[in-house]
Amino acid sequence: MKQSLQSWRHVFKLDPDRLIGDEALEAVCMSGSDAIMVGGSSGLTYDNTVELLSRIRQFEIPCVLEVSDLEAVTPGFDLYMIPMVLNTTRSDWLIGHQARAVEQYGYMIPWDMLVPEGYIVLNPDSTVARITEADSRLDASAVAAYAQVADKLLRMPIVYVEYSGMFGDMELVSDVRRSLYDARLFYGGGITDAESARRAAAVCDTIVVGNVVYSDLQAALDTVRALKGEQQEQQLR
Ligand SMILES: CC(C)=CCC/C(C)=C/CC/C(C)=C/CC/C(C)=C/CC/C(C)=C/CC/C(C)=C/CC/C(C)=C/COP(=O)(O)OP(=O)(O)O
Ligand SMILES: O=P(O)(O)OC[C@@H](O)CO
Ligand SMILES: [Mg+2]
Repeated sequence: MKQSLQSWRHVFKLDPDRLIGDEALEAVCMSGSDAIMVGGSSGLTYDNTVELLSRIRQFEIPCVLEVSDLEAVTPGFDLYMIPMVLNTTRSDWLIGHQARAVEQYGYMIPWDMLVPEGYIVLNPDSTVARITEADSRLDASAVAAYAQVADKLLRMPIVYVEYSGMFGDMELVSDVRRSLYDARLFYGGGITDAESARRAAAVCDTIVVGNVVYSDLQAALDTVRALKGEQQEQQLR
């Protein structure tokens, strides 16, 4: 499964703390998206995570957990994505919570199933920026420097530019991508329709689509179609 994430272009992020009906969930899981990431910055519990996982498991789409709270760690996911916030001002969110989790789980950790994500949090008004006390007012060269530290020094497989709740600066994202060698660039934040999906997909490797699933399902599904259209065009060339 770890290899397969190298080909993901589109991911839906579903929040166990938010309601989604059966029909909507089926549409999301059958949309042609490459994976479902289960996660959120607050309100995750064992019960709501297990419930969402078991509903998603009716479908064949890969399903990974983005671990933001130890309470939500449940067996049965394909992978466990571990956020490490690079631009936090509190080392707890970079490495402290992770170290305590390792201490707690000890020998039970299936290391092959863990994937670190070097998060760069850039929307100062987002819940995640507030929780992690991220230094979000960075220019493109500072963001690219964080990204390179993750890629070249820490050897992280994923750099995640996170604008959760707003559409970010695509020029900056493009600069970040050019600065990377091996890491895959995930972009998330404010993708709300086909056009914003295309714009973000043009400058990163994987787009992550979250909130719009809950506010406008058809627009969320359009974000997949926008990318699949692009892939078909590439195959025809
Ligand atoms: C047997 C078995 C299955 C064992 C499991 C082993 C395992 C996985 C052990 C855990 C190992 C480990 C190292 C865990 C890390 C624990 C932890 C708590 C780390 C901290 C992670 C972190 C930095 C969290 C901060 C918040 C964050 C970056 C969240 C990511 C998700 C995110 C940004 C969501 C956006 O939130 P949303 O609610 O959508 O926000 P909006 O309001 O803006 O929409
Ligand atoms: O909810 P949105 O703004 O789509 O952001 C997606 C994801 O990056 C959140 O962690
Ligand atoms: Mg959200």
